[in-house]
Amino acid sequence: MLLVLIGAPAAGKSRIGKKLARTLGVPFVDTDTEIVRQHGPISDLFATHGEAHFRTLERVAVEHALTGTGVVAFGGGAVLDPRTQSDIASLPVVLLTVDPSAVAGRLANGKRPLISSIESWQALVDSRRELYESLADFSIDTSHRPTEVIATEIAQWARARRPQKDTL
Ligand SMILES: Nc1ncnc2c1ncn2[C@@H]1O[C@H](COP(=O)(O)OP(=O)(O)OP(=O)(O)O)[C@@H](O)[C@H]1O
Ligand SMILES: O=C(O)C1=C[C@@H](O)[C@@H](O)[C@H](O)C1
Ligand SMILES: [Mg+2]
Repeated sequence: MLLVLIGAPAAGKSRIGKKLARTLGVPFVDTDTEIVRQHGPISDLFATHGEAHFRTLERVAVEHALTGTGVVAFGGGAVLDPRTQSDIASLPVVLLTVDPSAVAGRLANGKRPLISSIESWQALVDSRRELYESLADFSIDTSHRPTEVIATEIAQWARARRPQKDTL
């Protein structure tokens, strides 16, 4: 099985993805984590080599993750690459959303080079909303509910659709 989590920075892809994989009893891969493991902190990559270089590394991480099985959490901008859009077209794709009111407290760690304020987060999300929605088979809001409940609901959706596609 292969299921992909997409969505805005701080929507909860990494945290909920880990729980979802545990619930389904499958492996979990986070493309940001893989990039950091191989190349160092994302903020350093942006500062030293620029965003285009980061996107090249991200595309490699995405391609590799999609050769495996389980739950794959993408970085927030991974779906900007048309090759990635095409790669996930036939896979179950879950969009995590979050309200601006809930995201403020989640942006605290300062590790997101494209996000300097809630306004920059909002602008980035607005510019991507249509793309995120066009790629998703299922969408779930993470703003005000425990991650366990959200992971359980995604797992139920994934199990229910299993007969329709060969993955999951
Ligand atoms: N449902 C939730 N309720 C409360 N806090 C949450 C929830 N989901 C995620 N968080 C918190 O929000 C922060 C961001 O979550 P996470 O890192 O999983 O987001 P992300 O979508 O992976 O972001 P990025 O695109 O930057 O990797 C974390 O501190 C996480 O613990
Ligand atoms: O939304 C984005 O473009 C990003 C989100 C993060 O997950 C990281 O992949 C990086 O900070 C870029
Ligand atoms: Mg993440």
